[in-house]
Amino acid sequence: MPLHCGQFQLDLSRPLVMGIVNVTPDSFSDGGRGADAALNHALQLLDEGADILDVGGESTRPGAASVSEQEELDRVLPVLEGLRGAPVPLSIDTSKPAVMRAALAAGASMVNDVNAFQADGAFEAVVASDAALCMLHRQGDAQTMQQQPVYEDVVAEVMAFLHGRIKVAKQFGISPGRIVADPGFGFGKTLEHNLTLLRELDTFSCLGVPVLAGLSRKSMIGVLTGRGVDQRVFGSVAAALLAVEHGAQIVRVHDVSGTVDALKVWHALRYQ
Ligand SMILES: Nc1nc2ncc(COP(=O)(O)OP(=O)(O)O)nc2c(=O)[nH]1
Repeated sequence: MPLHCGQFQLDLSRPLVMGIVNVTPDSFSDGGRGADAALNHALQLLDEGADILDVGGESTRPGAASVSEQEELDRVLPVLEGLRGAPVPLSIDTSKPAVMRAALAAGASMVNDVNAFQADGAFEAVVASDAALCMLHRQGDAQTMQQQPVYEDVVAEVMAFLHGRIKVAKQFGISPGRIVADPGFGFGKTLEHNLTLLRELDTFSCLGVPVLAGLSRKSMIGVLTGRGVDQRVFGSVAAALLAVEHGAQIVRVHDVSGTVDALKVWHALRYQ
């Protein structure tokens, strides 16, 4: 079943690459860009083969300072306007309903919410659109999530949360064909939790919606490789490949070109 994403029907017969476009001064990786630089970066990711562009104006990394609605709008809207008419869907990475609405009006056709549309008015902000929704599991919030993540059974608990959010989305009349689920690597998880989720990612297919995995340049890659955040391309490409091998249909990455190449090899091996 394709992913309905505004005027786009995304073919999921091959894994899709979501390119990260951070318009933030403080993202854990590749932040520090203003709108012009972010727009140029987005165009570069398009050239590298991104299937979706995910524009974010607020860092979601552990301990990140929150950003006002207006500040977030001031960051993302110029980039979305500059990308209007792009040949791929534009996604807005936000948890604020007002930013969702404004981004959809500015041409976004996907809303990526690390808070899984739990804010008051979040589902209402997207229901009337035909945008896709990505719902992520997070334990705690940016300030608390990495202090001491604890689960009885991380897969079962993440699965139950996502199942519950999908159920609520459907109650709002949002069709499953618009929904993407994301276990939230690094969002209130230890390294062991992340590895368990990656090993058992296939089980999330029971949710009946595409799975998105965001592992790119995250601290788990740093711990496993001993590399600093700007030296994690190879580890991140390996992680994206493993996520796809374990059932992810979309991978959210900083390094589009390397990921696209790796997935071309994977796809040929699997299907040619
Ligand atoms: N669906 C989804 N969205 C996400 N948004 C932000 C980040 C954090 O990564 P990044 O955007 O590079 O960092 P920052 O939030 O500091 O800008 N990770 C995910 C993720 O894993 N899945």
